Amino acid sequence: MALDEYDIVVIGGGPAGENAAGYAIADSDRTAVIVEHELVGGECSYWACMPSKALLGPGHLLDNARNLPGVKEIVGQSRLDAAAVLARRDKFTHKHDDSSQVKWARENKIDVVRGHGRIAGERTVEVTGTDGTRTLRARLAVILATGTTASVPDTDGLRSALPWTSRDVTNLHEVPRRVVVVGGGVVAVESATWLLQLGVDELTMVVRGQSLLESAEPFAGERVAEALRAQGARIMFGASLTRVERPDTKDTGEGHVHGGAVTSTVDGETLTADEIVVAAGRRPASADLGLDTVGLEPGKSIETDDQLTALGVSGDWLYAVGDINGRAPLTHMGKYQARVAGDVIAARATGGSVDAPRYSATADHGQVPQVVFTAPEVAWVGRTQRTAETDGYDVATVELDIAVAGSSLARDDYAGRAKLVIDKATDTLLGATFVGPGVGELIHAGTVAVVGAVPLDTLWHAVPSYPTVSEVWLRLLEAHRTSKS
Ligand SMILES: Cc1cc2nc3c(=O)[nH]c(=O)nc-3n(C[C@H](O)[C@H](O)[C@H](O)COP(=O)(O)OP(=O)(O)OC[C@H]3O[C@@H](n4cnc5c(N)ncnc54)[C@H](O)[C@@H]3O)c2cc1C
Ligand SMILES: NC(=O)c1ccc[n+]([C@@H]2O[C@H](COP(=O)([O-])OP(=O)(O)OC[C@H]3O[C@@H](n4cnc5c(N)ncnc54)[C@H](O)[C@@H]3O)[C@@H](O)[C@H]2O)c1
Repeated sequence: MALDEYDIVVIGGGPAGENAAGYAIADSDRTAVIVEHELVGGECSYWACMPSKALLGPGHLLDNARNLPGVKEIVGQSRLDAAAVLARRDKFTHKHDDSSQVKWARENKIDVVRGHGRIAGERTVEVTGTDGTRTLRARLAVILATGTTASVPDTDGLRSALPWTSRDVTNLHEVPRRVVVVGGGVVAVESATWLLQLGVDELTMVVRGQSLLESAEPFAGERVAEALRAQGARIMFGASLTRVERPDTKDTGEGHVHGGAVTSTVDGETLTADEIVVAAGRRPASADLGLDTVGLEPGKSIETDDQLTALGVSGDWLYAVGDINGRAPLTHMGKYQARVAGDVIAARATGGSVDAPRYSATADHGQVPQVVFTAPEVAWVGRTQRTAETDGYDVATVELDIAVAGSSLARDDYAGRAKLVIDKATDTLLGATFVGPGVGELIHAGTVAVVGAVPLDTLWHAVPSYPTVSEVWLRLLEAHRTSKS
């Protein structure tokens, strides 16, 4: 019979919850359970990172091939085989069958309980499943890892038109001919990219702000906008969606077109499309989590300290990892926090000290890397010039086009740009941004330099191999030397 008492109870079986459970019981006889109300693997595996990157990969390869003599003659103007791309995406999402992830959990001595979890007071979790309600007690810790859900603005007619959210656009089963995308953030630009690659004829982006990817360096959003336009997108900046109408709405299921044509009123103009995709940010999955039973506010992100312990709750028993804490809503950062939280719980369980670097999620502060898999890709780590200046740093910057032997060999039309943000006081990197084909693979060097606070004089001796795109690092350091002399 299943235990009702565990050392660790995790609510939410996404990447953060899985890793926190694994680290908290590693090399011990501690017990852990994951409570999951949908699929073990979470948003990332079935409706976010995995399907989106599976959809984008073939388009990137075709884009490279179209610009490489010797290959481009073979490829010509052929388009992607959309059915094959969708079939490969389904392989990555296992058609929403989580048995391999459940197997992983059980092999790692983590129990899985299906149902909706809610805190019911200190160290207590109530699970409502198909077979009733069950109470779990946590001897050591409860870890909240419930993530976020897509936020759909309360615009007149929008919700009743059953717009596509990130869940539909990552799990599309048919390619609509005309699409309106609402938003200018990461989900909006990535999904616009694969929709165009898969053959959408008319795509209009309705962007509230004045640029795409507002949290990146401005040139990143500019280059992505330029590329999307070159693929046929229309981008409306400073635009507001005020009304949506869809007389023939049908709940045809996830990833299918939800009925007849949809008309959107944007600044007085009417746009007609076959589907509308809302990519307007996320809200924390904490509204129905029993937070009020421990004095926290439902519906909000759960604030934590750097040990991932929830603030405002007495005793070291409640932790929050991943998107739910709002610290750095990315899979790799959620997994990092999970490793830290798991190590902290393990150390506290054995009376050990948590006064060492591994017990503190310091990278969440100004050292976060992110890759946006558009064409061109955008990759950055740490602070942009704007956030560094807002944080009070006196900065120097260097910025240049990526034009090295490696980039010209990569493809004939290679176009990219790079920027470093440097703390003048210490001559170390605060941030680095790259835009260009494949630059996602360049960013880890920047992450190491930022996290290690490597002085640029030392970085000079980190010699990039010839002929790689990484040689742009040398060009950036040369430009910095010149600007200093
Ligand atoms: C379209 C898209 C693409 C993305 N691409 C990337 C990318 O390329 N790289 C990247 O780093 N990040 C990406 N992200 C962000 C990434 O998906 C999240 O950062 C990541 O999923 C967060 O992991 P998590 O474990 O915190 O939460 P989730 O993955 O959201 O998992 C939370 C889990 O908790 C469960 N749950 C929630 N409430 C309860 C409850 N009360 N009881 C039981 N179970 C519950 C949910 O069912 C879910 O399984 C993308 C996001 C989107 C929307
Ligand atoms: N490659 C990656 O790492 C990747 C890919 C996709 C998503 N993600 C992460 O997932 C999260 C969600 O991404 P997202 O793009 O949904 O959010 P986001 O916060 O990046 O962008 C939201 C966009 O919606 C707009 N918006 C917000 N409210 C609006 C409203 N009421 N009306 C019109 N526009 C509105 C914002 O101005 C912004 O342009 C982010 O944390 C993102 O980093 C990461």
